[in-house]
Amino acid sequence: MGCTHDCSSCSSDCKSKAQDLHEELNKYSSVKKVIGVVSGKGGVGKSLVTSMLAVTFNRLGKKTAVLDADITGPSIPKAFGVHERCRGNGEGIFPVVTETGIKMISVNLLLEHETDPVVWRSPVITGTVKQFWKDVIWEDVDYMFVDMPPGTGDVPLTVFQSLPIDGIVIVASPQELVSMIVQKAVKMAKMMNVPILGLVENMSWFMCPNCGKKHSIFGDSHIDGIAKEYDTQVLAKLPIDPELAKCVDEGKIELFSGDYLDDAAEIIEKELSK
Ligand SMILES: Nc1ncnc2c1ncn2[C@@H]1O[C@H](COP(=O)(O)OP(=O)(O)OP(=O)(O)O)[C@@H](O)[C@H]1O
Repeated sequence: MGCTHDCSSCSSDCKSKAQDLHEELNKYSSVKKVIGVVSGKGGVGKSLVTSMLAVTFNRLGKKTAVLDADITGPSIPKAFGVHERCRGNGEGIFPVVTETGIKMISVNLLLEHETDPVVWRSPVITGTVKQFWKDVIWEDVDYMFVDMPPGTGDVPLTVFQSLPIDGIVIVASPQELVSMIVQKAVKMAKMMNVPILGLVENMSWFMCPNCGKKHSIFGDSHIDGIAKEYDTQVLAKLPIDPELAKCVDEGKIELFSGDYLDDAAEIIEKELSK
């Protein structure tokens, strides 16, 4: 009899034979937890949140790494002020290590000139992301953060299928939260059976240095309602902070003293230890 797609009354074991597309790690690597940082569209602060999460976990004493899967728009090395090139040998590629000990790989650490554009077809881009996972020597990593390309296209799909993602953090701006873009990211994660650790609203508010009041520059926040609707939680509401922008833009994210993601880190750790 042909397949009815109703597995409840079928004795065939084809489900267990479903193809596992996960890529193997390099034999010298050990990565305990992998967290994807995603956004529905570009420019909402996904890379900034990835970098801050890595810095926060590193400060907590965890061995931390960042895999920059945003191949055509890599921003991670710049946020950390890293401009050197990766080296490798016959066994694999060595990640660059930042001043505070965070391991990192990004296409910008492989290009001859970091301003060179990556004008590659999709299969080459997805192949590069897979190589970042399996050909890099990720020795002794507790938490790896993957800065995903924005949207729900080919590369995020490859990351979800090829890397053993333990959970994702969705970053959105207040405008995105009303325009359904973030809901698409949430639904994609659910389709791929990837646990959603929570939502981060970026550029949520601004503290006026003159009057000391908090202003919702982009309108009232809808993140609590959306988190409830999709049965997830709010990890943080980040302000627009010129000091933070300065640290990122000058490559000094590791020197930023703000603790905006400390509570989020605690929640993520708890979620991943369940
Ligand atoms: N909360 C914030 N306060 C001040 N500046 C911010 C904040 N969030 C992001 N920015 C600034 O906005 C710019 C874009 O941020 P970022 O590169 O993290 O976005 P992105 O979502 O990763 O974009 P893309 O996916 O297109 O690479 C950066 O210059 C960053 O410094």
